[in-house]
Amino acid sequence: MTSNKFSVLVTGGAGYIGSHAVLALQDAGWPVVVVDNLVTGFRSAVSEGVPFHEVDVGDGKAVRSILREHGIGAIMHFAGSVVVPESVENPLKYYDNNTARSRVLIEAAIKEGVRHFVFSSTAAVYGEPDTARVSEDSPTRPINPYGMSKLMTEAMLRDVTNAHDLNHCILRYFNVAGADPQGRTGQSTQGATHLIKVAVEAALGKRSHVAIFGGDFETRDGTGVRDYIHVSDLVAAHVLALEALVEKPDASMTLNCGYGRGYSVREVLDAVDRVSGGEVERRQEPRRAGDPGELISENARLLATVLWQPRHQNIDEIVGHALAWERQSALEPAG
Ligand SMILES: NC(=O)c1ccc[n+]([C@@H]2O[C@H](COP(=O)([O-])OP(=O)(O)OC[C@H]3O[C@@H](n4cnc5c(N)ncnc54)[C@H](O)[C@@H]3O)[C@@H](O)[C@H]2O)c1
Ligand SMILES: O=c1ccn([C@@H]2O[C@H](COP(=O)(O)OP(=O)(O)O[C@H]3O[C@H](CO)[C@H](O)[C@H](O)[C@H]3O)[C@@H](O)[C@H]2O)c(=O)[nH]1
Repeated sequence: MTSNKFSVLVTGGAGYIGSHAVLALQDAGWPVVVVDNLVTGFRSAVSEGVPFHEVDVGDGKAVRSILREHGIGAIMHFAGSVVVPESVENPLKYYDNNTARSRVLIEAAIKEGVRHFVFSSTAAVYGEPDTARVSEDSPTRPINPYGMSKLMTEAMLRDVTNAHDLNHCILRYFNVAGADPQGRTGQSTQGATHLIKVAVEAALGKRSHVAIFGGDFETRDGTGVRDYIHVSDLVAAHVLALEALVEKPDASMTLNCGYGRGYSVREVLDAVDRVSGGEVERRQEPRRAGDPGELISENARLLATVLWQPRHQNIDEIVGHALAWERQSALEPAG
């Protein structure tokens, strides 16, 4: 455990995963500063006591002055654009926000002597893998600009780390879901497309039905299988990764974040029905372009490298926390 805790800059800290990371860092005793331009995030997702700067990570001058002002020792970089189909329609937006602006942020970090960098990457860097289970050594062949924009930032970080006094941890998330078990934050994304978010909205009558995209995959029930990771377990991995970077300043790492076990679309919808006590209407639709049948994380490296201990693997618990947040935010609209 690290004793001298410096301030950590969380970019995208007003977003879904970033707001959970802020809480996890605070719970572990790290002082936190947030930078977010609020393009998809919510000011209300960051508690009043946390220094907040409404700044774009692509504004190098502003970011450098924040790094200096707060004596930032590490950056967790969540800020980015996250919608895969949008990246296909507007690739330059993704190469700008996820790649070019990350370059500006990394340069600011180097210039201000930040020593550690944790980066939000994605299983989308693997594209359509040859095997259902993917390890960090599986080939990276993104099939959309979103995945490529993240892979390019990964490459940049590795090169920069070789040339400068900075180490990094690249975390490749599988399917992130759920919400803070204490109800302090959750996913407030507007027009969400992620299965569990869509399904809990339907369970509360905010949508008429859930489309099942594809019923003819080579999976146990023909629907897509994914490795859903509870957002609290994911952000716990970030705190452990930060501590590992501090303890071994010469080491950098790339780690898959998932449980190594998959659920089909139908199994997820069964869980939503069980937990909500209702029956969400399901409509079978054709496959979505670019969806692999099965995508499951090989997570041995995460378990061994940072001694991660998953706590919320139960699909009913993941769905239950997502549903609780959805109910709560129906009462208090996000601002
Ligand atoms: N949600 C997932 O399943 C998933 C999976 C893999 C990877 N990721 C990655 O995790 C990170 C967080 O995703 P999320 O689901 O919390 O999305 P989100 O949209 O809720 O959060 C992104 C946050 O970044 C902010 N932001 C965007 N561009 C910015 C910029 N240029 N400058 C400053 N702030 C900016 C937004 O306002 C928002 O608060 C992203 O980098 C995403 O690619 C998410
Ligand atoms: O309304 C829906 C939404 C999704 N699905 C299905 O549910 C599964 C999960 O789909 P999501 O849209 O929730 O997530 P993806 O697996 O497509 O992608 C997510 O996880 C990826 C990594 O696994 C990347 O991180 C990506 O950024 C992130 O959006 C897929 O089989 C999809 O076809 C449906 O049937 N109906």
